[in-house]
Amino acid sequence: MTSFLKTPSLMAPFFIDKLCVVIPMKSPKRSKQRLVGCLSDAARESLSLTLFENTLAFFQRHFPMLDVLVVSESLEVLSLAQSYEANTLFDDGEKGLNGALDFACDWVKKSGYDSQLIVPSDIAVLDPKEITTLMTAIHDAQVVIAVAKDGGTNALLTSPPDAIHFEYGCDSASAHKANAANNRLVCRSLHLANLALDIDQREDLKVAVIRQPERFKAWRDTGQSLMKKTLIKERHYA
Ligand SMILES: Nc1nc2c(ncn2[C@@H]2O[C@H](COP(=O)(O)OP(=O)(O)OP(=O)(O)O)[C@@H](O)[C@H]2O)c(=O)[nH]1
Ligand SMILES: C[C@H](OP(=O)(O)O)C(=O)O
Repeated sequence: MTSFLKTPSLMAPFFIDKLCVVIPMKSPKRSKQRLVGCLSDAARESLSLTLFENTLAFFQRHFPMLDVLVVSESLEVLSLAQSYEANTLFDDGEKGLNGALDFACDWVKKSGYDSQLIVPSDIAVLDPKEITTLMTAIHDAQVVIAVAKDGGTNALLTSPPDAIHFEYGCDSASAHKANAANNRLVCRSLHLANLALDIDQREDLKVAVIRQPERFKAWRDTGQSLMKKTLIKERHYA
C-alpha cells in the first residue's frame, strides 16, 4: 500500500467551513456487476477495492483538512476506511445507494457539518483541481453537480447537506437539478473531464487503462483485449 505525506497540494477554499466528504461503498462482492462477463469475480472485487482505496488515499493526501465518512455494509470496507482515518457508518444496504446516502446525510447533519460532498468510490482518476472547482462553485450556489458521462451524478456538493432529495439512478444529474429547482435553490452542473469518468462499463475500463496505464496495469490485459476487439469491430464496419 502506498503511503502519502500529509501535505495538502491544494487548499480547500476559505469559505468551505465544515464540509464532510461522503464515500458510499458497496460490499466488494456485490460491486461492479456491470463488469460481470468482462472480469473474473476476483478481478472485479480487486478493482472495486483498489478504486475505493485510491479514493481514500486521494482525500487524505490532497485534502487532509476535510473529514471523510464512509458508509457501507461491508466490515472489510469500514475497517479499510478507518485505516485512512475516515469516520465510518454501517448501513445494511437494503435500501440501496439512496437509502445509504439518506442515512449518511443524517449523520452528517447531526454531526454539525454545513455542507456535504458525495463522491462515489469508482472514479478512475481524481484530480485535486476538479474538486477545488466544485468547492469554489458552491460559493454562490447550494447544489453543485459533477455530471457523469452517462448523465449520472459523479459528485454532489450540497449546502446544507440535506438541500435536496437524493435520486441516484438513471439520468440522476437531471433529477438532482430538478430537485434543486423545486426547492428554489441555485444549482450548478459542471462537466469535468476526470470526474465524468466512473468505471461502470467495459468501455470505461478501457478508457481508464489508456489514461492511467500504470494505475490500472492489473486490468491492462482486459483493457487491451477490449481495445483489440473494438478495433476489429471498427474495421469490420468501415
Ligand atoms: N453503501 C452503499 N454504497 C452503494 C450502494 N450501491 C452503490 N453504492 C456505491 O455507490 C457508488 C456508485 O455505485 P454503482 O455504480 O451503482 O455500483 P458499482 O458497484 O460501482 O457498479 P454496478 O454494480 O455495476 O452498478 C459506488 O461507490 C458503490 O460502491 C449501496 O447499496 N450501499
Ligand atoms: C454514482 C453514479 O450514480 P448514478 O449514475 O446511478 O446516478 C453511478 O451509479 O455510477
